[in-house]
Amino acid sequence: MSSLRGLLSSSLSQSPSSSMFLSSSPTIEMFPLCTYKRPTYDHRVSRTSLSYAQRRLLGIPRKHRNALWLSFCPNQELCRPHCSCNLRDKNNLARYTVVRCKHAATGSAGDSHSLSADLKMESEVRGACFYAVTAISAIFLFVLMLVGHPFVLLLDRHRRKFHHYVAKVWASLTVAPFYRIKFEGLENLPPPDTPAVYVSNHQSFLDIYTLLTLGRSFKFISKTGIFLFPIIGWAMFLLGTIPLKRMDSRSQLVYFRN
Ligand SMILES: CCCCCCCCCCCCCCCC(=O)OC[C@@H](O)COP(=O)(O)O
Repeated sequence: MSSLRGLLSSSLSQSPSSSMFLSSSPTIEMFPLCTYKRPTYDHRVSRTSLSYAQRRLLGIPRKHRNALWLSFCPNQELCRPHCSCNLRDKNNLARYTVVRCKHAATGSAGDSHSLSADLKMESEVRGACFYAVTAISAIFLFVLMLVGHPFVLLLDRHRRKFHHYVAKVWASLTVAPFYRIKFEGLENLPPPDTPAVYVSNHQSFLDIYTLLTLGRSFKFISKTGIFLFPIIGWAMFLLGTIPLKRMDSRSQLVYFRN
């Protein structure tokens, strides 16, 4: 899995299903938060020319499988760990992307075939390890959450800082062996107690880990299906995540009231 660089910048959320965090106060500020994990190729690639391994390497989420094309700006210094590229989707929206990718020096237009077999294997192994680490750590930490839950309900029913701390540990443990998160613009965040709405572009599920490492006691808004995931869904319930039935306008009203 490629590295990820978290951006706290003025980019706009592109996806209607972005993760959002809502405060109950009438004075609300909004903070767009973008996370990307896009490695780099210095040539234009069409969707049809991308192998499975390349799509995994590029970190293209399922929802962008209909993207017409991806344009990666030529970068003269591919060996540098930081590269930039633009991602355009079918609506022709350009997205500024910054990545830190150890594969940056390996990609070229000519060797995509030999590259793809190696990368497929590597990305499969890395993916399996990632899920193993995140699942095993979640099991142990969920038990901790469960034990602490009565105290959380008694002492800190709304913010649930203890649960958020456990979730932060979980996210940090999961992420640490696989990629480094670099935050930019943290100084633009309001103080932790200031009511705010955080808007993430939700380019992939990795933004959840990134957001949790912020250490803020926010509430995710999530589609209800995710609550059915074992351990993670239960932990979301303990965290006080707000469920949203996306096609149900009444459910949307309920979460705005909350
Ligand atoms: C015990 C370890 C601690 C575990 C803490 C887990 C915290 C997990 C927080 C999960 C927050 C989930 C937010 C999901 C937001 C959401 O709802 O995204 C929908 C997208 O996917 C798009 O779905 P789709 O359009 O159906 O592909």
